[in-house]
Amino acid sequence: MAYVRGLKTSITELGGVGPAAKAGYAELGITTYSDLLLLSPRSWEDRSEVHPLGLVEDSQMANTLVEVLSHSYFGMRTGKKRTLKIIVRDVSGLGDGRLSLLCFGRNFLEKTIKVGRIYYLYGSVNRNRGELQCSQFELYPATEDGDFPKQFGQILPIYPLRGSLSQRLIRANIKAVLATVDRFEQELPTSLRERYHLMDTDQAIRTYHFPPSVEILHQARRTLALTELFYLQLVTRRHKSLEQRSARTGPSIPTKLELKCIETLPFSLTVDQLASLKEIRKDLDSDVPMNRLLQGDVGSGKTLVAWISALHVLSQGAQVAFMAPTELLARQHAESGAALLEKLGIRLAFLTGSVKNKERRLLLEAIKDGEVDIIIGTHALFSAEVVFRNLRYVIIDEQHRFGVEQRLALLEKAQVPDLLLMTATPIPRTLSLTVFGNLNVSTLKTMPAGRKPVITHLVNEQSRKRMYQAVGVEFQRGHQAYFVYPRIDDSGESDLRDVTNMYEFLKDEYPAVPSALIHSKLDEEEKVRILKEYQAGRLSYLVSTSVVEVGIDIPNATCMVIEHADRFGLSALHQLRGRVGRSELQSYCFLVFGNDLTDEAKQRLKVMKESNDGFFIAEQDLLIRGPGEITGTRQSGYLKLIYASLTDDLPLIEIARNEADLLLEHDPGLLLVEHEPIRAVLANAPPFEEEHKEA
Ligand SMILES: Nc1ncnc2c1ncn2[C@@H]1O[C@H](COP(=O)(O)OP(=O)(O)OP(=O)(O)O)[C@@H](O)[C@H]1O
Repeated sequence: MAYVRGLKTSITELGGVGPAAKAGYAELGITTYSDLLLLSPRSWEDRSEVHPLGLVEDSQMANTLVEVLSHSYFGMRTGKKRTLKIIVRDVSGLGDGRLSLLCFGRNFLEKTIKVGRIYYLYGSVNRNRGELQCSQFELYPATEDGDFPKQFGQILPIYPLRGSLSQRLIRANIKAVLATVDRFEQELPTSLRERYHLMDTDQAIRTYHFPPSVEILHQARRTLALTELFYLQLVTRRHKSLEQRSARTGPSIPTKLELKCIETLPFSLTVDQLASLKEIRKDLDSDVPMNRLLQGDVGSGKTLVAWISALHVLSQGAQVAFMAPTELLARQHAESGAALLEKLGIRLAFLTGSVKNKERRLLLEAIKDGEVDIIIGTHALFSAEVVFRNLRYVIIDEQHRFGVEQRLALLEKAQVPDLLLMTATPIPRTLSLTVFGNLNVSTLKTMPAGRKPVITHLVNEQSRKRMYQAVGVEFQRGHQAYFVYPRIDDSGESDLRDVTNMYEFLKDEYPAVPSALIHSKLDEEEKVRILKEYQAGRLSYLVSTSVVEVGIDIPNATCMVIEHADRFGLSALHQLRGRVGRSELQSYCFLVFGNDLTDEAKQRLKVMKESNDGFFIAEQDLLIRGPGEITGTRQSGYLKLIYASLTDDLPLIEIARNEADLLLEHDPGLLLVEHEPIRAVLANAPPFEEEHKEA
């Protein structure tokens, strides 16, 4: 008996796996037998049954028995370029359709494919001017006893390939691995299997790779997907249920500092800001470390919530670390934090890579001696040289931009840190149920009072002039704008507009209107200087790449112009648009696009025009692009779903969640005898490890 994930033998033990194949497998992340078993086919080729040609529709795969009728040549008459055409006839017994096999570059087949013989044919068929044709095909001679050749009569898995790997080798290797195991351990409780008509683990893993029928393949995938989701839920819910039981109950009261800070604000907090603060406060007061996600649309006031919440622990003499994904943002946070908190006597420090030498040394000493209350910075906060005196609370802005490992490095600096993750990319429901299953979530849905939804215009070349005029009117009103382009300069490869040229162009369009150019190649100090000028209102517009995408908060900016908007993803567009509409002023977003739009780009622009709701946009993004891109999980390795799909499997996710809840309700510690197999899976080869082991 073995666990699917428990086979640690190296793949180099398998026949045919030399250095080249090993390298190919390594690119797929495969080094052990288990890794190989967990390689999911991209698709399957159904060669299980022979179909008559008459039933094969245009652009479908044909899997049929044919007799070769004749050879001929077509194409240019002069030169050697003529191409062999083999005419075949269906002999599957159910029709006599004819088909032309076009042998591009394979004229040698004239010798091997004999007229009058019977072959099994597998290939993709097209209809061209009434003639059925096939140019990509495989032919195998029918055996005399009428048996299928070995490539037929089955459903074949098609794996992703890298380097020298071939389908043949991968299939053989997986078969060999399966043959080393008599039986795989059962991973799902019997009751659950029976309730949802699932297979046992052994059968599921074997038939998933080599299914005898499409129905069985479907059942195997469902079984493995539910297993995967069930364990993911179990691991994440388990934390939660243990936490909940020991969490302190009763209201938590805001401290004097918090109240004082709220009093100084020139506006009132939104209902959601107040509710989130209450939730965070309660977590901070409990004995269990906080693990909370604060999600809210762009400009909904998350940062302010984070600052006020920091005051809750400061009054207990602890330190707070506030991390941002870029130096620019860290600096902006440091400034907004200082403006809000220094007057309350809070000591803030700003630490990034660009703080050097003596200044850095002094700062590090102050942090170590507890002379600083809140430290704001980028990933420089993780480095080993930073020693905190009493780090109690960690706030991470735009958490998905940090890798899991980086996050853990910081968490290690505090013994039991409270953690608040902020995200402006709202997490769709499927993701919040899975990836973030162990996080408590606070959501800011209400926008600060008086905010008007940004009006979005789609702009083509004909309406460009009018757009410039509209932005000009905003300048006259004393408002500011961003012009965003996808490229820094014109390197001659394409006809995309770029910031460098457009900066010059816009100077002519708006003579005497002060502006600046900003992009990632400028050094950090220069960027900061420009942003300060803009913030102070001395510049009317910035010509920028998407460096302004996240977090920049300039309430007086009312126009966002995005050129080649079709090139940006939905969440990037939403983030960029979120840089305006941050005050009571009416704001505008202009999405400029060219002529050749793909269907997907059209769909994205339509979503942007019709909606200002980040939650809706994130859902749409998930549908259009798939989940990894959105959460950054593809890069961070946070979530590796093999069988389940976050776009299609919501019903399975819900089953898994309910089942895991039910189980943990009865038996939070998984101590009952009947849950022993689950404990064993978790101990021996967990599909999802506890989060702290994940890095
Ligand atoms: N309740 C409120 N009423 C009015 N203005 C507010 C309120 N809360 C925050 N603001 C202001 O709105 C702007 C956006 O707030 P904040 O930067 O906290 O939002 P955010 O959610 O972090 O934004 P983003 O995700 O886009 O960076 C700031 O200028 C802030 O001072």
